[in-house]
Amino acid sequence: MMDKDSLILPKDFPELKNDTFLRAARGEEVEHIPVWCMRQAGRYLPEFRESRAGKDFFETCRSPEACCELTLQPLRRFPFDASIIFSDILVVPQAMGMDVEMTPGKGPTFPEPLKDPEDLKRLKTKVDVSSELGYVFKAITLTRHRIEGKVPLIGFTGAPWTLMSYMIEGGGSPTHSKAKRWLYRYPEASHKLLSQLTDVIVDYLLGQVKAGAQALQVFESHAGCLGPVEFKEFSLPYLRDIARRVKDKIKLSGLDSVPMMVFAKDGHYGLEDLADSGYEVVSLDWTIDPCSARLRTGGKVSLQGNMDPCALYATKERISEIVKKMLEGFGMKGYIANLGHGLYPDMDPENVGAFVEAVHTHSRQLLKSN
Ligand SMILES: O=C(O)CCc1c2[nH]c(c1CC(=O)O)Cc1[nH]c(c(CC(=O)O)c1CCC(=O)O)Cc1[nH]c(c(CC(=O)O)c1CCC(=O)O)Cc1[nH]c(c(CCC(=O)O)c1CC(=O)O)C2
Repeated sequence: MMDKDSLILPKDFPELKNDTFLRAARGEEVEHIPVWCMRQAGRYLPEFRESRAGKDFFETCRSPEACCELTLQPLRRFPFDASIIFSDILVVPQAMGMDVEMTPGKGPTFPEPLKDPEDLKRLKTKVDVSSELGYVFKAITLTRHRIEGKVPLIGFTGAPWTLMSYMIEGGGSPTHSKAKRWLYRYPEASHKLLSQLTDVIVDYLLGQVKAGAQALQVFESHAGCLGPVEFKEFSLPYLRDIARRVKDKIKLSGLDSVPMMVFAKDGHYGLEDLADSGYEVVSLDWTIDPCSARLRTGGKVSLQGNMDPCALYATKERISEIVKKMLEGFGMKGYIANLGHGLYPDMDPENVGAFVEAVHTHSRQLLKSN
């Protein structure tokens, strides 16, 4: 048994017992297709709802013990092949000096969103991620110890455009028109904000790897409200920059490299570019067909996804059929099974179990018959 102090140091981590997810991310041979779910540590689990009850969301995010417990919960139920640290993409705008509240039933709210370029003055120019986001690093280190090498631990961040749109909209939005107004009206200020976000994100991801994260996912969740031209100007260059700079810094720090994954939700107009953007894995939402995603990415990257989360409302038999088709479409090389977006709070944990089991069972059979 480790003493309490050694649990907070990012060293002497338990040996990894299941590296299937990491091998698939690198396009190597596997015995079964690895599977995890976005938002697997979430409200669909009764134990999550119980742990979170009566507590402020961001206070929970700032407690390494709470984040560790929430991250481990789904692993106690399901044989997932990876875990993702419990946190949120909006901790980055907080670190830059913005207030963000989580309003139950409404979601994230910024009481004072950015209105025009003058407001950029309100943001910190230099962000010391170890003091502002050290709580995430502590949560990662603690979880990496407590997970006991069962599966790898994924760290994550929001991408610059997605975070910019939250900071300007002040919350969720069906059109993102306030944020898009900046792109068309204030392109220079938009680039300034995107660059500032990129700098913080690079340090943040490096800090996560130093703390023990074994893979990283960058969420460009609002790619779908951009068109191909705006995507090429305001999203892609920053996604590329993040991959390149994080990798350079990992090398310079003498750390082991980790696979990086990019998820540009509804951004399939940019799939060819994403496959060429420096990430090992491209994550896909459910609106793209697995075979065409393979063709369009030309074997350059591993693919991850993309079952419609709502397929989990189907019967277990139907889930199994859908999974089998999805596996056949993606093939058995360089593939990580996941949903096309996060789990919803009203989903039945039993069907999540059925999804995981279907991936494991069908992929073992398909690999045997290959
Ligand atoms: O509804 C949304 O997803 C958008 C707003 C929202 C966010 N955090 C949030 C909420 C309220 C809510 O979930 O009800 C608030 C939030 N974040 C999270 C939870 C847990 C849950 O969904 O039940 C919750 C629900 C609130 C609660 O527990 O009280 C945790 C979270 N957010 C996120 C992650 C990473 C992941 O998805 O695996 C994770 C942790 C991993 C895990 O739980 O297993 C990432 C996140 N947060 C957020 C976004 C932007 C999504 C968008 O705008 O399309 C994204 C990226 C994405 O899902 O595409 C913002």
